[in-house]
Amino acid sequence: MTMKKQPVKPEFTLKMFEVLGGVWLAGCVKTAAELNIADHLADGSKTISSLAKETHSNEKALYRIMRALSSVGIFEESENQTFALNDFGAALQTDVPGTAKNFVLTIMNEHFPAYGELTYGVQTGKIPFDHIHGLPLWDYYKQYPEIGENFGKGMTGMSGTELKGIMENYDFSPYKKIVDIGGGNGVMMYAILNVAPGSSGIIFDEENVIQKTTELIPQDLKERCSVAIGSFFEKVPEGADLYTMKWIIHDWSDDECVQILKVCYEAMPKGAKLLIIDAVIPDDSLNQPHIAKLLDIVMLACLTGRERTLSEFKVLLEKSGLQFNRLVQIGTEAKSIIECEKI
Ligand SMILES: C[S@@+](CC[C@H](N)C(=O)[O-])C[C@H]1O[C@@H](n2cnc3c(N)ncnc32)[C@H](O)[C@@H]1O
Repeated sequence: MTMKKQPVKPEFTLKMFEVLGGVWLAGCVKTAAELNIADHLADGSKTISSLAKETHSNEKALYRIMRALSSVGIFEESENQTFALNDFGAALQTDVPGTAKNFVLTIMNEHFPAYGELTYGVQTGKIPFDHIHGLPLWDYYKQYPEIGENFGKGMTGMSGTELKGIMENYDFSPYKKIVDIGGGNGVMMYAILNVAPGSSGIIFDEENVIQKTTELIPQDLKERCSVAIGSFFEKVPEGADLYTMKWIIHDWSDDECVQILKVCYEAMPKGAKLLIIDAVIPDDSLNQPHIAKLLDIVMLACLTGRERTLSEFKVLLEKSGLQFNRLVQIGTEAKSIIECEKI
């Protein structure tokens, strides 16, 4: 069969270059993160030769990486191949609140090969990450604790982009007992307890994660914040008046989500609320860019999950017996709060 062809317009061939540029730049960002370039620049601008010496790198090769990054505003180049830290580059510093460094390393290390195998996922309906690594993501993090710990730090860093919006747009103060399901290293719970001094909280996650979380609870919150270990497919702490789940539901298939939500339903007293904090794809966004449509590719490559529209979330709630109350916007495309209730 001969297929009809449409003429190619060169400007669109060039536009493909821009798309691929995302991959090349992401490679440069990974190198900058691995070489701790932002930390090296934190105490002042440096020539490429000093930077190369400090990072044990080849000066000419490092210059090309730094020039590419500065061309899009990550770091700033001045005369004599000198580089300075700017706000964009500062997001790659090590161990500072809100850093993107650990998330960059997650996406560019263990996740990255899965993006090259999306066709495998599309044609088999299976998960590229599992195919490449031989085990599912959450088991992988248990098997390689250091990589798992970096993932946890990555989540904590990315949380910095949304916690202010969550705290400003949702009133946590009426709740006495709050459980954060899949709460990771606990950064959202600490933010909640800081704005709701009358509340106590439990961070619930799997054992490998909670071991680290236990060390991270701030001294001034220790009396009001505890941890609990378990799987949300089996049981979650009972009797709280508020349950939260940030970046949990999008990790799982519809059937798995219904199972998790039913477990929550069982643990919730009547009148208790559950907040699903996830990206919501707008129903009317045909052909429009939205961060959730890209995050969805992370789910396709690495997990059974997917990003959803509000109507799709409502189907999950209905199947689990929970009532949808309202959608709360928090000022970023990457997350909204879906408030639901056990009636
Ligand atoms: C994408 S991370 C989100 C972490 C945190 N809520 C946040 O927003 O930064 C998903 C979390 O779910 C946890 N998790 C995965 N499977 C779980 C299970 N079966 N039971 C409890 N937690 C689980 C992971 O350990 C991880 O901390």
